[in-house]
Amino acid sequence: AASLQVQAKNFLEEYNSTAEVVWNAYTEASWAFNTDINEKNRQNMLQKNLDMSNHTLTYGKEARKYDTTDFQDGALKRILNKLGDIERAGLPDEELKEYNNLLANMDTKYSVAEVCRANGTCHPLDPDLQKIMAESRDYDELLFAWQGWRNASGRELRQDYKRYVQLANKAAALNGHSDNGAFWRSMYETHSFEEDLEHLWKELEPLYLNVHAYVRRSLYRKYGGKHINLKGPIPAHLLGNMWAQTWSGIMDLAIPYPDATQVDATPAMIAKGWNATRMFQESDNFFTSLGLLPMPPEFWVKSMLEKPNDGRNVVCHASAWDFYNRKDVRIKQCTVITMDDLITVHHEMGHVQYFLQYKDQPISFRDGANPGFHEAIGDVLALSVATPKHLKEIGLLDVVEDNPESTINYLMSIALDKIAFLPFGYLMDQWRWKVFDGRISQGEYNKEWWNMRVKYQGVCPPVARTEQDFDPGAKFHIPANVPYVRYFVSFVIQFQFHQALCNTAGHVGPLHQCDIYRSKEAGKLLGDVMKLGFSKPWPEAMAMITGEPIMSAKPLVQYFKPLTDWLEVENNKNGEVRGWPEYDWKPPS
Ligand SMILES: C[C@H](NC(=O)O)C(=O)O
Ligand SMILES: [Zn+2]
Repeated sequence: AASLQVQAKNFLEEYNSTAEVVWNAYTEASWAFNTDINEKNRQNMLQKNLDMSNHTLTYGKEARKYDTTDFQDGALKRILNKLGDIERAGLPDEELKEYNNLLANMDTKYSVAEVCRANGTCHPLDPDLQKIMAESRDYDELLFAWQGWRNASGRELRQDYKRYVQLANKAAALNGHSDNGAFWRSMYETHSFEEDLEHLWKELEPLYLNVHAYVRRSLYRKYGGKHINLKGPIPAHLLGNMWAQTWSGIMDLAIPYPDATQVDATPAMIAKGWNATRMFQESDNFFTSLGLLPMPPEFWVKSMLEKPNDGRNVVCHASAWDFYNRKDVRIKQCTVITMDDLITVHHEMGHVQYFLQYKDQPISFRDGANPGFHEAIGDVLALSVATPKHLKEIGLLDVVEDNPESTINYLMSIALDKIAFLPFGYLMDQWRWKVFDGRISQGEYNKEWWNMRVKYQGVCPPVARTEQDFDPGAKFHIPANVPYVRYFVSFVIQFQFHQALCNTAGHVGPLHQCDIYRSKEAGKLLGDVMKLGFSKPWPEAMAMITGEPIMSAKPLVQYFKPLTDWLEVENNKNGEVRGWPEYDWKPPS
């Protein structure tokens, strides 16, 4: 077995060095397409994708020949097992080309979609429609943007999506998975994964129901009994976001104590003339204050931190990019000058920090311990950045009061993002897993989508939906083939990480007041976990940070305790029904 191990080691060294070249070529081509959507860039990306699949197929077949049973070297076994799953490279040539074409077409359709008014003015999602959804308080203007976006994006993708499901399932089956959802879940290496998620959701649902009831009351006060049923689901276009996934856009309608401290840094960012680069420099400064790595020079030269104004079509959805050459890392973001986007900046910078921390791992290990880890890093730091104390320290807030009303205002602003998100983060892949395993058939995509939106989120469509619509397709990750349960996992574990890092940083007092800024101890703990990449099963990485090898909702529940206590009293005072017993109510349209 020793000589076989040596042979395998040599094989993996060759794999690693060739993969770096091939993956870098594909990533550059994909970057070119995403930052300038045109036929030449699309063709080049498709070609480089085929080259990458050929490489994956060649080495994957070779990897499958090794019987790793007697191998002592755990890393060797782990990499050879991972190489054995060749994903789409297992498809016959013609179907692989069709699959890649479908994905490129869906990305293009989503990214160029726009909504035009009768007067000919047309609005893209970023920044126009997102701004309307966050700022407009006009029921019909919100409906124009909400319905228009679904006509322009989701509807156009329904046929492509049906075929994509078939090919994704075929590729998964060729790798031994029952369907593509099973392949996606396999990334968590936890056979109890689905029930673990269900338990977490059941533990968190009461928090959500209290926030939902409270926000429904706020919207009732604004839009009246005609559009809001206090015992029904909330019309999906009134929650300050195109997908009703985070609700901080309507903080002004929901703020508990308008006379206490405001926590929105947006006015100060604008008043001080912050631009996108300044926002990213602020985030870079936070990471280096923890002793973590600064962005390399390439990052500032090659990133796309603003939407180009030269007429190019780009994929605006923010993303972080690893070019697999251990030095070139970038972010693509159509940044706008808002607090919400300052949080997104930290989210994306967290991905890049992870790339930098694990850059010397074998290429097969240059991944998060699980996908939720990768989504959590930046958000953990943002939990510190968003505190009134920190915002004051960086000059984005001039008054900080430490009194009960200000605490409730602050926790409400965080809850409108973090608690509101939970059912959406949960249902996105509950729907897709059922589409992939056939429990949801093609003829009921949209009906089942809204059944789940009502069941988990307590939101309903403001106008009638049919199977001509394809509302899931109006959310980036569906046409972009990006799994989503990673964000639900992230929103739970980021509070575990926050609590652990705050303890390490020596924080005393309520968790929501913790700011780990400048804590080298916290930075070292987080950095050590990121250096592992995917080299160890995620429970080991989790135990390194929190002492326990499991996901737990306890830190999240503890973080929001002052607010949930307040909401319980407030909602009881208003005689609120928790949930939406009149579940099939709809607003008049
Ligand atoms: C939460 C998720 N974040 C991301 O894509 O980076 C989203 O935006 O829907
Ligand atoms: Zn992310």
